[in-house]
This record gives sequence, C-alpha cells and structure tokens, in this order.
Amino acid sequence: LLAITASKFDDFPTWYREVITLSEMIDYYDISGCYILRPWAYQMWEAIQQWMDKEIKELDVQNSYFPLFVSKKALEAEKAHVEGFAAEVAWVTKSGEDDLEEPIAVRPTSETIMYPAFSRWIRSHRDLPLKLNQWSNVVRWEFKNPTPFLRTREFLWQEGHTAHASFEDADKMVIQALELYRRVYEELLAVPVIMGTKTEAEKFAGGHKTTTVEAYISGTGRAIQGATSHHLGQNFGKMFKIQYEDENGEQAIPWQTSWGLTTRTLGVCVMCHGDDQGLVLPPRVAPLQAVIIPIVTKKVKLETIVEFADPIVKSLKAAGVRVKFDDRINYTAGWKYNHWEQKGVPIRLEVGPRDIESKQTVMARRDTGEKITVPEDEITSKVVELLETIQANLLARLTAERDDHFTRVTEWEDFVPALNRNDIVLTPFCNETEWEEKVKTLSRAEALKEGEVELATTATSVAAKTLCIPHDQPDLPEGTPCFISGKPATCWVLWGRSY
Ligand SMILES: O=C1CCCN[C@@H]1CCCn1cnc2cc(F)c(Cl)cc2c1=O
Ligand SMILES: [Mg+2]
Repeated sequence: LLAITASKFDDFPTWYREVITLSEMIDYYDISGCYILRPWAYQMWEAIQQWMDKEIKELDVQNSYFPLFVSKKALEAEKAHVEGFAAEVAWVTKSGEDDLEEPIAVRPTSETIMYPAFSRWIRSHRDLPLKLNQWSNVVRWEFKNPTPFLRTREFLWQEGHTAHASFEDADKMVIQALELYRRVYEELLAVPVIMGTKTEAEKFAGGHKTTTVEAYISGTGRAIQGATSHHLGQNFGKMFKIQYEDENGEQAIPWQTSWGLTTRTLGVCVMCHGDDQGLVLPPRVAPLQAVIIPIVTKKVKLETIVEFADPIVKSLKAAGVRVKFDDRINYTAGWKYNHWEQKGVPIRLEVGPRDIESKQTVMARRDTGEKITVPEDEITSKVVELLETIQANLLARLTAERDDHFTRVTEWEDFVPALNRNDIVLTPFCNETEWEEKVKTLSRAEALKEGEVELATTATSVAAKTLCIPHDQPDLPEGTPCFISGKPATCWVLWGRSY
C-alpha cells in the first residue's frame, strides 16, 4: 500500500488504519490487540512524556517503579475492586514446563501493587503528602475490537497515585492533574477538551469522584475520554489499611487520588488532525518539524543544493527546530513530498534551481497547504514563527469544528436528531442514574429506528452516554425541567456517542 485510498469522512476506520501505517507510526503484530510503536509514534510519546514529567515534578510528584506482576492475593484483596474487570486480567501460570505455585497477574493498573507499600510507608502525618508517579505499560485483555492507540491489550501510560491528610488536599491534586491533562491536549496536541466530572454511573466505582477531559473526534462525530483523574476518598485506605497518626495523635486514614494518561493521546491526535493526505502533526509533538527537499535537475546538481541547504539546516537546528534534509537520490522530489505529507511534517522547504539563483526557498504548510517564498536570510526566523502559527491554527480549527457540533437541547425530541448531526449535546439533567440508563436505551432505539447503523468493525454503539458534567456550567434557572424526566434539573450534563 503506497497511498491512502480511503477518505476520512467516507470510511473512517479504513482511513485511520491506512494513515497510521503509511505514516510509519504503527506496524502490526501476530498477537491481537498488540501493535508495534515505530519511532515516528514513539517519538511523539516521548515528547508528551518529557513535557509531562517536568510538570509533575514541579507538582512535587516523584517517579518510582513498581513490579509488573501482582499476586492473586493482592489483586483480589478487595473483591469489589476486581469484579467487573476479572475477565481482562492476564495471568502468568507457568515458567517453562512447570506450573507456578500461584498464578500471577500482569498489572492492569497498579493500585493493588502500590497500596500495600503505601500502608507500610505512611505512619505519621509527616509522611504525607505522598505523591508518586509511574511511567509504565499495563495489560488489559479486552475483547472488544482492538484499535491501535485507542483500545489495545497493552498500552503505555503514566499513573499518578497520591495520599493526603485532608479531603481538600486530595481534591486539589485531582484538579492539578486534570489541568495537566487539559494542557497536554491543548498545548501539545492542539486538541480542545472539555473538563468535567463523570456521573455516578460512569465514574470509577472504586473511587469517590472521577474527573475527565473529553475530546470530540471531528471525523466521526464521536467523543472520547482523553484522560482521567480520580478522587479516591478513603476507600483504598480502608481496603489496604493505610493509616497514620495525625497531629492530635489520633489514627487517621489518608485521602487518595489516582490519575492516568495513556498512548491513546496519539490516536486522538491522529484522528482529530489527520486528512486525506495523511497525518497532520502539531509542531510541539512532531518528530520532524521541517523537511528540506532538493529539486535536482540537469542544470543543478545535488552538491550545489547541499551547499545552499547546509547552512540553513545548521541555522534551523541552532534555533531548536527538528529539521531534516532529505538528500536521498533514489527518490524523486514528488515522492518525497507525498512521503513527508503522509507523515504529517508541519513545514516543507523546497530548494530548486530558481531558489538557488534567487537565494530563497518555498515553504509549504502541511496544515493549510499554503506556499510562501522566503528569502534565504529570513528562513530560520520564518520557520520558527510559522511553527507557532501552525500550532495555534490547528487548535483554533479543531475548536471551531467542535463548537460547531456542540449544541444545547432542552427538549427530548431534539436530542437524537442532534446526535445524528454528529453533535455532542448539553442538556439540563436530573442526574439520576435510572434516567441516564433510560436515555442510553431510548437514544439507541430511536437511532436504529431511523436507520443509524452500529459499525461492527469499530464496535461503537449509537447509544448516547454521558461524557461528563462540565465544570464550566451554564446558568441553570431554578426549576428548569430535566430534558428527559421533567424533574427539576440539578446540572447541565454533556452527552455524546463515544468510543
Ligand atoms: O484510571 C485510573 C488512573 C490510573 C490509575 N488507575 C485508575 C483506575 C483504574 C480503573 N481500572 C481500570 N481497569 C481495570 C482493569 C482490571 F483488570 C482491574 Cl483488576 C482493575 C481495573 C481498574 O481499577
Ligand atoms: Mg477498561
């Protein structure tokens, strides 16, 4: 496969698969749900990691590393914690030909691995706050259709786990982590997100409160959870007997948080910004930000172009730009244009005979396709400026697209039509779980009746579910009726078809 054959808005699943392979982000693997993260993808993950790692250290969170394996006893310390997840736990049962005494689980998340240690380490209020983070992989043997980055049986993530002396301190940590996630999406990936709190039905059952950043995927009109930050209350403290002597000499249980962001970020970035030529990378996470393509003709040899381009490459590198001069002689300029467009490189600099003569280059922007001619001595400053312009333009473009598909609905009959327009929908809501379930069933039934199909390939339902209760709440006049139950609404809640 050399070119992208599917159109993003015509056959999204095929388009996504072609884009992530032709851009050399992903290669396939002989175990279902597992994929190879090639350098082009891994370098994007490293950019996210490096940015986040600096930020969490500024929040006085320390990195550590806990074992990959968890004993059955520890994993099942609290039946409630595992039930519902049991089917996705991967177990090691043998070494060589011999059975292990006890089966050992591969971590699906690290609460049951970390918190017995927390219980040993936290004895006094002086041991608080304890704030740890771990960069690692986790394994969850999901059975729904696997999709690279979005739903994989192994993925990379960071998981933050903290313990505090008060509910409020934990709550502050939850919001600090959520704010970091918003910034990863908006400042690095140029993807706007909505911060909110999950409803009781959608939250992490082991916790007190789950907060989330929700992204909108323009190509499919679906929403996706970008990352999550939980206030765990004292639930895990009780579960793992984590207690300490407080300042009054009393025994107390700490208030905990946990928060995670995964390689799903890369999939969201691809889906949101990609187009029918391939990836469109935000400069802040692009492994290459500029590529220089020589146009060799009979009149002008490659050496002459190298002579002209060398100082430009040096100057761009000195300015901190990730740049490459593609001097391969076995590919035409046209082939290279297509290749680097598929890989989403933000800026292409063309250097041909005319450019040598006029001491200039032609810059092509990947986000708009626009071309500008720049004199040799302005190239570096123009590239640096243009990268910022592209980053801002990508965020602005997606924000406009998301806002175009963000509607408020106060009457039930307007709800499914809005979903069918690929909108995410904000409604006044009584926030009672039974009514949340009812909206799920009714919206699915109505959509199917109107001929909406549930794509078997991506196993995505046409039912609407709550995405979050946005922290940014519009005014809700006293007595406003819930759009489905007619009861007094207690909040505005955001609904959408999601991954
Ligand atoms: O979402 C996060 C952020 C980072 C740290 N963890 C929390 C909660 C994770 C929920 N969750 C998610 N998936 C799980 C899968 C499992 F197999 C088992 Cl045993 C447990 C869980 C589970 O608790
Ligand atoms: Mg899961």
